[in-house]
Amino acid sequence: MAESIKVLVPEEEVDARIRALGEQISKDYEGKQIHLICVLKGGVFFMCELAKRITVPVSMDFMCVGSYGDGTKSSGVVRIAKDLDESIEGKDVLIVEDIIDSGNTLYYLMDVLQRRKPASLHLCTLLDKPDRRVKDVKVDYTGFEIPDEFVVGYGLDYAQKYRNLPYIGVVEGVE
Ligand SMILES: O=P(O)(O)OC[C@H]1O[C@H](OP(=O)(O)OP(=O)(O)O)[C@H](O)[C@@H]1O
Ligand code: HPA
Ligand SMILES: [Mg+2]
Repeated sequence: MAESIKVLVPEEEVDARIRALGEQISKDYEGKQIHLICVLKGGVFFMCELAKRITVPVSMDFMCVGSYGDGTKSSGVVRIAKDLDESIEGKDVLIVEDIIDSGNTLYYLMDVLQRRKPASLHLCTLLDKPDRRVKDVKVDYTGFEIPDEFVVGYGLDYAQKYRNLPYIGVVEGVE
């Protein structure tokens, strides 16, 4: 079967949900500055859209981690390809991720970042796929809970393709 994409969450729904998350986060962090940490590469589209909807002051940093390579299964080994530029000590940190799937990436990352003594550390994910979880991760803000299917778009890739789709889709015709 040839590779094709089926729409799971249309563009308008993704955009509306991100606006709502931005409002909620702005309320929760009233009077504070949020230090957003984008988990590259997948988190970048969500981070940009979410940041535009947050009304309290924000600063941003970027970390690049990966464990999937070109496949649809986590290797289980999380590799830091680029670390943060700045210290997070004493900052109110909000991690911005595209998806929590097995939980391997965020379980590892939360542990690494917690050791750097932030004032607070919370997690915001666009997508949560709870059926595939092998590591327990506490998620503070979720865009959508999705079924156990390999999704692409809005930053998510299959073999580095499809990140630029403005909606969430399911890849069909792959192992
Ligand atoms: O919960 P998990 O099973 O760990 O999966 C989630 C992680 O996997 C993907 O990253 P990937 O390794 O594909 O890197 P990428 O963002 O550069 O595509 C995704 O962007 C998350 O960071
Ligand atoms: O469903 C997914 N799609 C793309 N990348 C991913 N990384 C973890 N799960 C996924
Ligand atoms: Mg990927």
